[in-house]
Amino acid sequence: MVHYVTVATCALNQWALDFQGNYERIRESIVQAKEGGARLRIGPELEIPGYGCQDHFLESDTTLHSWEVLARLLQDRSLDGVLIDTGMPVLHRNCRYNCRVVILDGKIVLIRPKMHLANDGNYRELRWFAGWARPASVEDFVLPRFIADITGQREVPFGDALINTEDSCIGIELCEELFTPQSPHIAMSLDGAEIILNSSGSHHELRKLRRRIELIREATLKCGGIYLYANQKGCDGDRVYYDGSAMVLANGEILAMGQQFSIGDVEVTLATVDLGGVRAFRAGMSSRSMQASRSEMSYPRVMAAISLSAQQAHFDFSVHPTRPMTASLHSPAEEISLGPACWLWDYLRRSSLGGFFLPLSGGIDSCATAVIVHSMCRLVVEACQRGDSQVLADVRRMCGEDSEYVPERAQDLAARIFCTSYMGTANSTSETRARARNLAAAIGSHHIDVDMDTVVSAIVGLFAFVTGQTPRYAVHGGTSAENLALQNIQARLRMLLSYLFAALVPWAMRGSSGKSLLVLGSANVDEALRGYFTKYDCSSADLNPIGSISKADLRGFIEYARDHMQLEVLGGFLDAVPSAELVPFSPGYVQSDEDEMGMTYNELGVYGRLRKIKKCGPYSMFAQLLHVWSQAQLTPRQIADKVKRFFFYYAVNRHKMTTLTPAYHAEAYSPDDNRFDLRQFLYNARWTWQFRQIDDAVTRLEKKDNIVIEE
Ligand SMILES: Nc1ncnc2c1ncn2[C@@H]1O[C@H](COP(=O)(O)OP(=O)(O)OC[C@H]2O[C@@H]([n+]3cccc(C(=O)O)c3)[C@H](O)[C@@H]2O)[C@@H](O)[C@H]1O
Ligand SMILES: Nc1ncnc2c1ncn2[C@@H]1O[C@H](COP(=O)(O)OP(=O)(O)OP(=O)(O)O)[C@@H](O)[C@H]1O
Ligand SMILES: NC(=O)CC[C@H](N)C(=O)O
Repeated sequence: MVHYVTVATCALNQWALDFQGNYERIRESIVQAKEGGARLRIGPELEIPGYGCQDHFLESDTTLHSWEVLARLLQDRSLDGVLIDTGMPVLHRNCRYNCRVVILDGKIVLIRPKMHLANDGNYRELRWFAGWARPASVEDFVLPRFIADITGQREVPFGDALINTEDSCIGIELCEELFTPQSPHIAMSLDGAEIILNSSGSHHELRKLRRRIELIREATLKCGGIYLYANQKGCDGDRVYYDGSAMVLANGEILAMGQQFSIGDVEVTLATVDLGGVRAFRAGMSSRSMQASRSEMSYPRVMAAISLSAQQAHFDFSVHPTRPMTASLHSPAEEISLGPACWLWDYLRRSSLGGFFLPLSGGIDSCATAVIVHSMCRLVVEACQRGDSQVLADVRRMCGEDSEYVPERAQDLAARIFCTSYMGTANSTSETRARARNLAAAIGSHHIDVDMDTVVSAIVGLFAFVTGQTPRYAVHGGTSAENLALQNIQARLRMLLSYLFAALVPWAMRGSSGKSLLVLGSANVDEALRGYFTKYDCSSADLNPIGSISKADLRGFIEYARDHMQLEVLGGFLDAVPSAELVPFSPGYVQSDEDEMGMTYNELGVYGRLRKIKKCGPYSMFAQLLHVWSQAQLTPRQIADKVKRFFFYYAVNRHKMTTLTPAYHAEAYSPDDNRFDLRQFLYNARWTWQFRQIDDAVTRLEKKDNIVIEE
């Protein structure tokens, strides 16, 4: 017997602590859900204060204001007729919990605290919340008086319960609970929950969406049932980007899926699902029925006086079930073009500044950053052309334009909000200068081509005047200290000039209406790991969209952009040898990144993954690479030398991570010191003990002793 129910799941662009904006987006999503015929609406995890409040969760204000927003939702009679699942922190018996609050027609049905908290990578939930440790049990929660006055309830159930509606049964699991081995949906579905709600605060990482889909598909294939996944979207004030992708699955099939990357504020994904299909699927699986009948987990049930399906005496042919679909997932190159672009847009509009300034070198890194800004302009123009009122309002405010202005092309918008600058010295080449100019012309940025030798000579001249010593480059007979200092002053002065230009170019062009720009930096993840950049140059921009993306992935992205964004000019960047162009030209010597680093970008990618993802120190990295690289005809000694060289440079340069430009988090091997990769920044770079173990192993391998290396 078919039994159709329309459900809504949301991706909302919440902003930590923006209670007013968050409330408006939540309300708008409920209105849209209702208009779409849904009687059940779920929103993202902690959607009332925003997921990323971090230590603000420790402040009682955050909980208080969350109750105040909930009060508004409870008082709003226009929201009646929808079972609303929203999220906020709740203090119960002096413990703070990360909760779902389920409300219906101005009353609270259930408060469900999160049980299994997310606490690795960027997540720190245990710092702010307790995990609810009583599965399948509820307690009375005494409501704050101003809420009790609105709902007429004094106490409401708090804990792990199922919700009975008039026609179905709903279970709730929160984000990380799906990722755990004993996910609550298993026991809940065995106990009869037909619809599982999952509200998430899950940020983007390249290729991560596949994992979410696999987990939900697996869950509903094994257990049967309907699964609603909601997620936050956008930049809520930090380095991560929440990548939406709200979805509805039933019995292992995807029925509906929202966008992973988009710049709108409110996205509601609707699906009409068949409860009858769930019952048939489950009852047809004998092994599941046997497990269900023996299941010892019996959940308390709370009643929500609503029928999710229309109460029809007869079958209604006008209701159409949502057909299964195939998810079309972005390639990593597309993810790079879209995720950081959306993040930059949110950050820019929320910062109230006028655009971006980028030092554009003609090399691949700053090129990738420029193309990401171009991608952002394309997304913004598309949204404007679609008539997205929020995006139009943001664009007009940012550009100082009137209410008629609608950008026609990405290049038109870039001309107003994106300034690039080639800052040449005597060491620059005409090739890089031309590449920068051509790229700027293709993407439409306002481009400034300057030479800054006078500034460099002024500073070096001052040093010579004070000390009586004039430093020389190595090719002119200088020491390596002189050589480095002369390079670093060029790099640092670029950053200094960038801040000056970012502050004043808009003023010079448009007078008092010109708002200053945010400075973009472009060090990639491999350079950061190796420390191959100048402290307080690339480390010190306002934002870095490519800071956790590897050189190899950036090249893939540039190839993709060349082919899909009609940017033929990018071919020249792919062919060029990466070079810093900080030393004078000398016959027979070309300054090349990989030569100077003593390792290739590909090798750095390998080290980065082993260090962070596989949790390898020097010894276990050596042991793992023995298996991999011996097939590439490298001897144990060569492998040992490579590993030791990497760990030496990593160690001496780790201090640079403390000042790293805040970067978009894209990869699980990011070395970002501030949030993701917590390590000391003063190391003994000799690694005496560790390297000795490696050397001993090499000696034994060379003697062909039958040794066992503990990995
Ligand atoms: N343990 C420690 N704890 C805290 N701070 C420490 C420190 N050791 C040095 N420092 C500080 O760090 C400074 C050294 O770092 P830094 O000034 O970056 O200088 P440094 O790392 O010596 O040189 C910059 C590196 O970046 C390379 N590079 C390549 C390509 C492009 C660019 C570019 O910029 O475009 C740069 C360049 O070839 C060189 O290898 C020291 O002078 C000292 O102030
Ligand atoms: N001539 C230049 N003009 C403007 N900015 C520059 C110039 N040279 C370097 N920069 C800035 O300094 C950053 C670091 O330089 P670096 O040489 O490491 O990177 P890149 O030139 O972008 O790429 P690649 O590493 O492929 O050469 C650049 O990304 C760019 O933002
Ligand atoms: N907020 C959460 O619980 C998120 C944790 C989960 N592992 C994710 O990355 O999606």
